[in-house]
Amino acid sequence: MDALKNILSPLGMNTGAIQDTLKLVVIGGTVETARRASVSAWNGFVDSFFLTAHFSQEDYPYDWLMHWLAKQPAWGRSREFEITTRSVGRNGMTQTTTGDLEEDEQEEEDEDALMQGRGKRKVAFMPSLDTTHTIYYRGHWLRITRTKRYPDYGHGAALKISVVARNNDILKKLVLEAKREYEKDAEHRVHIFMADTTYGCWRWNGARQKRPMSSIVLQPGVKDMLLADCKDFLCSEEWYAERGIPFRRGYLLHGVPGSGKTSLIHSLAGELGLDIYVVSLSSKGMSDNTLTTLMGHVPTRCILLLEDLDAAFTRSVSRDSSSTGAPTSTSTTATASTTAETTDGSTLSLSGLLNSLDGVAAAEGRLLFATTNHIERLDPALSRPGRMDVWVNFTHATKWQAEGIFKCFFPYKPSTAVTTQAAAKDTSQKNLPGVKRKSTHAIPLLSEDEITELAKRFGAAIPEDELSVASLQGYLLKNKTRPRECVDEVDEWIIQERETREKLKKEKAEREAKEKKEAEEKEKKEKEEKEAKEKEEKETKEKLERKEARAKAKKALRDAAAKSDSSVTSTPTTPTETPSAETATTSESSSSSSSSESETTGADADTEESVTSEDESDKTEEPVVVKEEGKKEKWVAVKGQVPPVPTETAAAEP
Ligand SMILES: Nc1ncnc2c1ncn2[C@@H]1O[C@H](COP(=O)(O)OP(=O)(O)OP(=O)(O)O)[C@@H](O)[C@H]1O
Repeated sequence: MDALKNILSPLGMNTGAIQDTLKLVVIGGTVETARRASVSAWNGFVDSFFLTAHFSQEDYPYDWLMHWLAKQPAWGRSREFEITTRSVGRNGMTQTTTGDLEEDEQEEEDEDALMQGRGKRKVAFMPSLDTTHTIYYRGHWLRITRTKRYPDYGHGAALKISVVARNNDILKKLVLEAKREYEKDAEHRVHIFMADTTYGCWRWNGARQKRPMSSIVLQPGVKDMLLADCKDFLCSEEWYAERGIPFRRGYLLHGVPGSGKTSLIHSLAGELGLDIYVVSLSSKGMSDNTLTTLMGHVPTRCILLLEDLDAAFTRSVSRDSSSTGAPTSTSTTATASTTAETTDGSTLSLSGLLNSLDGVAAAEGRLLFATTNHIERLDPALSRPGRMDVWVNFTHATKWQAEGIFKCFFPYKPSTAVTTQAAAKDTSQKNLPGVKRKSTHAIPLLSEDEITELAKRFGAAIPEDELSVASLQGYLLKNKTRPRECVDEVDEWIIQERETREKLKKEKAEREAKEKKEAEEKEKKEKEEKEAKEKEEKETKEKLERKEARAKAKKALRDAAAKSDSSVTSTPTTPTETPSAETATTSESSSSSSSSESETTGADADTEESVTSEDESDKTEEPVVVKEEGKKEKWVAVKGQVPPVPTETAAAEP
């Protein structure tokens, strides 16, 4: 220190202040070094003693754990969080954490919000990304970090859970517990996955509330038959394996639009506890390879849904542009090898579809459901047993269905005895959640007898197999608070429906006729334009040919003239004789040439074009003609009809 003082004193500096600064630097450096050392020691300790598990958002365990974590108080008490109203899991619900905003104070506001058309949004607190939380679980401290997986793309999250333990039992227990809780909560929902043709993978599309089977009104026995068949299939894996039959089952639901095909599949998925994987064969970029990849990644127990099968075939596997997709007399193999490339780059062949459904790479244990409005358009190879084992036809509403749907629609006051009986009978609803339903409409609660009576009247008024169930549902929805008036006014509505249908039909016919006419006119115009173009081309061609012929004739004449000229020069004639003879010959040939020209070309010969070309040909052929000065002069004299000067010159030359 004294040495430092000695150094600084001659400079006249305050040694006290410098000393203090140095002390601070030394202390700060020591603290920072210590901090870094401790962090790296901690990381080393974590790496050597902690067990770490990683969970990616693309996979189910991530959802199970997020769902489990959402219920942990420590997770909810996070000091750094984001507030979200988005659904964060495949269970389709915003996961409520223990630190969420209480909804109670909003109860009254919610009513208003609903009246104004705003949906009720739940607000959740989510621990923010890249922060670590410590949670105590079964005698262990878990260190949990949520990170972004693809920060550059702004999506995809991952979870990292570390724990000090001798083996990974604790992590297994945690995952299993999270799975159990998740499945318990997701029991009332059906998960939907959509095919992503760009990446050839499945994307979770949301979870829908299960639809009770009782809400689907079909002809007696249809629902039960389907449900029993599906259940039987799902528990017959060994039976199939013993007989060497591929463990797959296909259902073809065909019929008119709005008859409940999709609704039934949704309902069955809920009843069987399966997820739905939807493929739209006509989607952009769909190809044989993509479809095979997708089919290979379908889980063993699920419903695979191919919607509007006929539409896909009309577009992608059509044999020609005007094809309806209906099977033709051509053999299946011939058809199957056909591949059509559509404008949006979709290349899908029938053989590609068949292979993906039951080829070696196809998944087993799935229930395949296909829907179509035009069964007659399907290729027999696609709908044969083995691919489509069960066919169900959906028709327009019958009187029985109309009665059933009316009963489904309007609530009634059940007698106690009947309630118990009905509850025992309707097993399809036993798994439904006890949803807290708030009555926002003034729906009159009629007695069961009255509703039955009204339903009978409603059913009797509905014409058999004329209106779709969807249209009946639309009418009932419009009158959901007026069951009595709904029945009273049904006849009027049917008349209106028929009128509307007639009007639409007429409009459609008119539109089609107009389109047809326009197409015909367009075709005619195109034909005329094509003919005119062809005529023009023909004329141009002829003109060119004539021109060529003319040029040839001229050349021939000149050649002949040159020949005769050379023969003339080789003969011992006097110079005065030669030019005059030559002049005579050339003049003769020139005049004969021009006369023949005017004969052949007629009016064309006088056109500027022909003149120009004549000049050009003259120019180009000039060197051939005039090999000697004397001859050139002779030629010019003939061509320009210039009298005797050149001849004289030529004569004077020798
Ligand atoms: N049989 C039915 N029972 C109950 N509701 C039905 C029935 N048929 C249709 N609906 C109702 O009509 C609407 C349309 O039904 P859905 O989409 O299932 O028909 P779809 O046959 O699949 O029609 P599309 O062939 O046009 O796809 C749904 O809201 C559904 O509730």
